[in-house]
Amino acid sequence: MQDFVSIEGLEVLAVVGIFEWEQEITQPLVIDLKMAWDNRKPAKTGAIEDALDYDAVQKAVTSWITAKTWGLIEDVAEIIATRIMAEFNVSELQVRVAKPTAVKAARTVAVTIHRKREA
Ligand SMILES: Nc1nc2c(c(=O)[nH]1)N=C([C@H](O)[C@@H](O)CO)CN2
Repeated sequence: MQDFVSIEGLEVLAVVGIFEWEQEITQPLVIDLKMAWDNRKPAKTGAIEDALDYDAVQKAVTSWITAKTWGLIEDVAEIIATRIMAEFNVSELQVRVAKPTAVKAARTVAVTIHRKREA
């Protein structure tokens, strides 16, 4: 079984949506990340440099999302996956982006993607 570092329920206020009115407001997005990482080395050394620093990841994700406006949440998920893989040296991850206020009759709506670096 593989090791992971996870972030669950990261809430970020974003300008997001395909309708004009949605570009005038902020709405919450809730992000779940499951990132493959070998946790044996940081467990042995105790060094944050050997760990996938979830605090650094959550800060980066929040800054990427708030830096621009978005249409589909699929685009948000794809950018998060691409940038985490590139900037945090993660080889494989799952990203879920939920938009809980989008559909009144539903508790939440979401997209989930899984990306793996080509060998
Ligand atoms: N698969 C998706 N469907 C829809 C999205 C989306 O981002 N991905 N967005 C909308 C609207 O912006 C909606 O959230 C407004 O209520 C509709 N469908």
